[in-house]
Amino acid sequence: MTQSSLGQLTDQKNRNKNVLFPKICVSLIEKDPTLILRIAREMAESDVDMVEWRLDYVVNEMDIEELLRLFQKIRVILAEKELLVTLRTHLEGGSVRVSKECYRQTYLGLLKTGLVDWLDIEAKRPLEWFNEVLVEANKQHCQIIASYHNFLETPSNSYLEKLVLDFMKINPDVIKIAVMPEFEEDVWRLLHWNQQTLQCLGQIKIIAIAMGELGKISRLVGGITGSYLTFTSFSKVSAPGQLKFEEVHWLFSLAKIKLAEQGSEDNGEEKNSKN
Ligand SMILES: O=C1C[C@@](O)(C(=O)O)C[C@@H](O)[C@@H]1O
Repeated sequence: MTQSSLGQLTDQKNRNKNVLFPKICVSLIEKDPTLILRIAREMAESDVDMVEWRLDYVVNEMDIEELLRLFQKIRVILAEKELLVTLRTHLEGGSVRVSKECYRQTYLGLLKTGLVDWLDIEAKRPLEWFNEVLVEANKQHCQIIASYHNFLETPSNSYLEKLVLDFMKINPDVIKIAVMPEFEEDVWRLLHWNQQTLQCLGQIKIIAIAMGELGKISRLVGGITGSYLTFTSFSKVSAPGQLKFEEVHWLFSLAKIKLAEQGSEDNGEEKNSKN
């Protein structure tokens, strides 16, 4: 894999950005406001790190004022959680077609509340879709995830590299790549690509997701190759191949305990052998 152009653009000081256990995110993907608030309360009481509110499930069901009121309620309920807001359009696997104006106005309205922690930008869209949004996000200290989805295949590494170079122009905090593997090798290639690319990206983090049945493993072990976040299902899946939040959380917790036990056993042995 060639990392030459990425390497030229950025310094190479980020050797150790691998996280082992990524943050866990769940998505709010209901249409009905009462149900949204009920599930948000359940999420608030759980151990999830981040909640993604998928606006594409509600954007055609209510006007902007109603949406903002609902957002304020969700924010209060999820005060202790990181909140990601995503308007996923049909071009990237979302459930609605939206106009540039709707995309811009919805995001600007939410950002101006000053209460959005993270915003998902479909960065392959023309810049005029989110130019102003980025300025406002910056003003409000909202972090940006530049995202790309491909539900058909896993593009070549050189395609992904070009994409990353392109996305870096908007200076995101995280670059998210969600692709569909056709073969097992696609999954391992994506994870390896994540690890290699991360070292060239300075402060920018990566989320690499292989979707579908074949890709499930990437949602569990992605942290080892540096994927920052894993998306899990809470009430329903928001993408193919998502594993249940409780199961992923349980597995991570168990692995953390086992690794800690192993660590103290190893230290004990080391001390004993020195005596
Ligand atoms: O972009 C992503 C990742 C995702 O597509 C997944 O594969 O888990 C799920 C979406 O809700 C989210 O916006």
